[in-house]
Amino acid sequence: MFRRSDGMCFACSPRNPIGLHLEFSHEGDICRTTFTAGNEHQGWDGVLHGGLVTTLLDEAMAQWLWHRGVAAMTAEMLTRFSLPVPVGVPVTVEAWKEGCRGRLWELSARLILPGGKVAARATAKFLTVKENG
Ligand SMILES: CCCCCCCCCCCCCC(=O)SCCNC(=O)CCNC(=O)[C@H](O)C(C)(C)COP(=O)(O)OP(=O)(O)OC[C@H]1O[C@@H](n2cnc3c(N)ncnc32)[C@H](O)[C@@H]1OP(=O)(O)O
Repeated sequence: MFRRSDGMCFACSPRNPIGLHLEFSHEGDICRTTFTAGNEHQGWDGVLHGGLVTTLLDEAMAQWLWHRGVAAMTAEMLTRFSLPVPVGVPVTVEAWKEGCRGRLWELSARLILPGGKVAARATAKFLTVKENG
């Protein structure tokens, strides 16, 4: 059920023709990616669709776990959209761990605009479904 071997993740696979093709780096406790939205990612004119803002935040948190050998699914997520995210500008997404109890992981993430303002924040709970190693 949780097989990922076809490598077609909408957020991170380089092979998904309609995917976001995100690449992640890890520095200390932070998982980070950058993304520049195109016109095809809009909701309101010129503004990144909120569902895709949530996707960016969700994926960064999932990748924080994946990088540490944990295959976990998002069980709950709360997103605060503070500012519109314009298309055509590179934004940074960062995720980090808040805590862990057994299979339950709590993480946070934020999306940062050029110039440093935080446009969106999320907190989420993930449940380990299997080890990825
Ligand atoms: C190719 C290379 C790729 C690389 C990378 C990939 C990275 C990955 C990218 C992925 C993409 C990005 C990520 C995505 O988009 S993941 C996709 C979106 N998420 C889903 O589809 C998840 C759907 N849900 C489920 O499948 C199940 O509900 C899961 C698996 C989550 C749990 O079902 P399971 O049957 O396993 O567990 P359980 O229900 O017995 O619960 C167990 C315990 O946990 C407690 N509990 C449950 N929920 C919550 C909660 N919200 N807060 C607090 N507690 C909670 C629960 O009370 C119980 O506690 P207790 O009674 O034992 O005390």
